[in-house]
Amino acid sequence: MAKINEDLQRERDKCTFKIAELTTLIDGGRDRTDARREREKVLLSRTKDLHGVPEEYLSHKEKYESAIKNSVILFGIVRQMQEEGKTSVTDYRDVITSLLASAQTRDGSPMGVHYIMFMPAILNQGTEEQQAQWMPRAWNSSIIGTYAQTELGHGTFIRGLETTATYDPSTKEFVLNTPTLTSYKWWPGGLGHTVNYCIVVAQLYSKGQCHGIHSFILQVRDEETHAPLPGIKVGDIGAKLGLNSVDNGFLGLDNVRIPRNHMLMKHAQVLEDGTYVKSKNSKLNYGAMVFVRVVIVFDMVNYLSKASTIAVRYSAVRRQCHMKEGAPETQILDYLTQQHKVFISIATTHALRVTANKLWDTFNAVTEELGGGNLNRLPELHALACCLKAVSTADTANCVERCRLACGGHGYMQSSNLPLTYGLVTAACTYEGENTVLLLQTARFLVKTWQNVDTAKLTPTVEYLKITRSKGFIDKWQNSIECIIKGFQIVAMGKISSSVDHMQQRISNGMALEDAWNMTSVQLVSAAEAHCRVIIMSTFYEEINKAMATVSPELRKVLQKLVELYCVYWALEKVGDLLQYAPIAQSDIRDMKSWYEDILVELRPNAVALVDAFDIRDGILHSTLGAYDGRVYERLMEEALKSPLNGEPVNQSFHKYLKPFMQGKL
Ligand SMILES: CCC/C=C/C(=O)SCCNC(=O)CCNC(=O)[C@H](O)C(C)(C)COP(=O)([O-])OP(=O)([O-])OC[C@H]1O[C@@H](n2cnc3c(N)ncnc32)[C@H](O)[C@@H]1OP(=O)([O-])[O-]
Ligand SMILES: Cc1cc2nc3c(=O)[nH]c(=O)nc-3n(C[C@H](O)[C@H](O)[C@H](O)COP(=O)(O)OP(=O)(O)OC[C@H]3O[C@@H](n4cnc5c(N)ncnc54)[C@H](O)[C@@H]3O)c2cc1C
Repeated sequence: MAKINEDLQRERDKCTFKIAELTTLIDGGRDRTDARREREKVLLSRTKDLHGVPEEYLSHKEKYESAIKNSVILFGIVRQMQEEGKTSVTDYRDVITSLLASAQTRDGSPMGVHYIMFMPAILNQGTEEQQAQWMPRAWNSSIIGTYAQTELGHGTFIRGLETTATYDPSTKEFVLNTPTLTSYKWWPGGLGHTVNYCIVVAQLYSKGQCHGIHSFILQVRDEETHAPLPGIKVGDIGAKLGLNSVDNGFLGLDNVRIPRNHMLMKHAQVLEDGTYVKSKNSKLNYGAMVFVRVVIVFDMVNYLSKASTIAVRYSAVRRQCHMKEGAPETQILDYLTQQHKVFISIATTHALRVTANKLWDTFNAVTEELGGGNLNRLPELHALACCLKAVSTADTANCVERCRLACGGHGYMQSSNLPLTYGLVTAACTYEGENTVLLLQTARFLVKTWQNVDTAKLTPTVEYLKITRSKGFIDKWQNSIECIIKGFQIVAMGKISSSVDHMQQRISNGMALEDAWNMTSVQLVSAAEAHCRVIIMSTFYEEINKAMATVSPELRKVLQKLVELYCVYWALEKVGDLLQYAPIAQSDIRDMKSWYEDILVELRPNAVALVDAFDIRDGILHSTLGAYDGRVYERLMEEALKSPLNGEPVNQSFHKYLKPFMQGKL
């Protein structure tokens, strides 16, 4: 192994806790750490020789072809796990999120949506017979699918989709059509060239009546030749800000016929004679989207742990300027502003990880209840998944960009892996429900909850709204974590109640409900975000407190500091809200700033150890700036030399353009 950079080694030597203990806590147990490492070992050993030219120099087409080559190896591992019977639902989630975040699919995998949506949608919306028919083939990848919902004209407003599926009882088939340009499916991952099947979301017509959107399994390409089937127009939508290894696609359908049992019929059915049998709740058809929103939060944890590893290790190696004249140049990690930029990413990774785990448990519990016909907790799950997806993706995108800026010019290099990471996380702010729209969904739930707060039995995530209203909820502000969490609860309650008041006032003044909602929507989004911050902050605090009982005193101290950092950081970010709604004084804020500065300094000696504990191998991190050995400059030079521009001493454009131009001949 190459020599470790001396500064990095010094950082590791002064660490005050056992890194392995934190890694085990993060993974959820020693056996899970071992299983993850084993998976990564297999993965990296099989894909070692694939990268001839760095991916950034490839064209969109070459990137796609290379990504297919890698994905086949990658998902071969999933197939093998399945054959060996090692695929519990949690394993599945772990494998998918970590594989998709791996270096081998740095800019996304064309097969990602097969695992993340195609199969979950069949599981969620297919009958047992349909699952038995499709899942074995999907699991072993003998068919590959995607989820085709969004159209050129509509993404958010799915009730407005234009694709039609009209039942023909004479042949017992559905006839699929995209009657307009705006009804063409647009965006589905892998649809362009990879998949041979997809789930199409379309307006169902039977006996002359429209029954709203439903999901259908459609074969788009021949299983042998991969040629598009008759009536199907399919292709790639072109280059994007990121995810350029993925063939997001378009799809036009001209009288394409599929058998009746290709409609996913777990919740609603069309009988042979065309009779429509309604679902208990039409929103059950949206179940796959809820699942993916939950998985996205885990995805964000993966990306953010990578970005913070890169930024912290680089900040320990990089020296710039002198803090004191005559002293050696300062490690940039010693600048408090640098700590302010990067430590929040470490704390956010942990906060989102524990919240994602909790959300996952809620998702599984509610899914089980739904299976038994109990739909009571569906609205709460939906509201929770929506706001956590929105806030986790937005915060992660901000943090990744902060990490990139913290790495100065080198952070702008593709080889740092920060630009690609940003491209991936910012996409998540849009896909699977655009963030503003999702926050408005949560707001809808909060408004209803608030309107019944005195009479209804509140579900666990909103119970605080009742308690917060009691007199003396915060008698006197104290700079403690408990008080900050209470402060955020008051802020959320204040914003929800104020939004409802504004809306009601507008309605009393004669405005229509819809207009009043729109006029109040900026406040509503802010209220939903505040509610989400309560959820993340209190979950982080409670779960870490539980974990404290199981860890060493040394680790306990560090975990305590991470929770403090997260809560105090957000208290200062949202200080205006606290001033408006909580009994906080200017002197409290002044003291809080000092508290924040002290936390940064206290975390400083353990910064490198904290990111080491994320345990991300170099082969997966794929960053010149973040590698374990800290050979930043050597790696930057090695990567620079791989630039195709360095392949010849004089580029042909010199003779063709530059020389004639310089000599005044052009
Ligand atoms: C790797 C990347 C892969 C990416 C893939 C993709 O992007 S795939 C593409 C991803 N695309 C998207 O994500 C598209 C985003 N758009 C959407 O999800 C929906 O169109 C919408 C939710 C914005 C509005 O839908 P709408 O106009 O039909 O609804 P409405 O506002 O009239 O509310 C009606 C009621 O339904 C409730 N309810 C709603 N959803 C759910 C749910 N999932 N569960 C449970 N309940 C839900 C709602 O709370 C309300 O309840 P209330 O108050 O009446 O008791
Ligand atoms: C990388 C990527 C991958 C994707 N993969 C898939 C896939 O595999 N399958 C698939 O089906 N789709 C996929 N999508 C599509 C994605 O789900 C949609 O882009 C997303 O749901 C947003 O819809 P839209 O693009 O129509 O945006 P719009 O809804 O047009 O949003 C544009 C703006 O309008 C605002 N807006 C819209 N409606 C409202 C409202 N009611 N109230 C207030 N503001 C509103 C939004 O906040 C936003 O600012 C993908 C998209 C991306 C970027």
